[in-house]
Amino acid sequence: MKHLIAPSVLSADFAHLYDDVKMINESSADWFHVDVMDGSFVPNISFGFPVISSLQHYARKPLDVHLMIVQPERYLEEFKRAGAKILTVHYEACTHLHRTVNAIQELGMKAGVAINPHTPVHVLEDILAETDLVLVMSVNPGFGGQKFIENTYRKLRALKEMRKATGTDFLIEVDGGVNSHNALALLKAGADVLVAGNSIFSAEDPAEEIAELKKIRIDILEA
Ligand SMILES: O=C(CO)[C@@H](O)[C@H](O)COP(=O)(O)O
Repeated sequence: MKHLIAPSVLSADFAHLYDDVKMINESSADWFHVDVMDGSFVPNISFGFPVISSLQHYARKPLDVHLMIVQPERYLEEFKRAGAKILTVHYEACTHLHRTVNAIQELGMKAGVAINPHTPVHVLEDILAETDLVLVMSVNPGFGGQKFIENTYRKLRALKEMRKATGTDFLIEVDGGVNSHNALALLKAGADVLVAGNSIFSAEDPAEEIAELKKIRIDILEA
């Protein structure tokens, strides 16, 4: 499978959001990555339903919504209405993760489970068969532009092994500090989806940066 690129809207210019949405639409990106933060699960507040609903009207690619909020099960229907196609909740934020994953899928969305840098991948063992995507945080969630945590490579490799051993087919997404320098190694370690915020939006030509990330050839890597 060709890997996917999901620019993180958190790093966009909110005063000119439509321009950045248009840029992503016209680029070789695959998804819009949309970070929702509540100031409780993470020490930052981003945006909520009105912004995501507006995005849904202009984005021509799926909205990959990453919830960094406590008790995300309270808002699943609202995120569905706001346009989420993939809805990812944190392992650390859900008391009944299995129920929440099933509820997301029953609403017709793909369900993702995210883990923080300190959370080992083995805790996901009994949810892997149910989930469509695992998001590995490679920075502590809450802010764009942070330094990539190197231990992430080990986690990606372990997840890829677990997927093979269990015959499951979830996507592996990596999020935080991703750029054109580490993308190749991340894909090699097991990532299927690269989320990138700062490296794309601080580039002189963001669409070109997306193209750089997209054109990496996995088939050559695996040969
Ligand atoms: O979820 C988050 C941050 O909590 C990420 O999606 C960041 O927005 C990624 O930004 P960069 O690290 O690529 O700047």
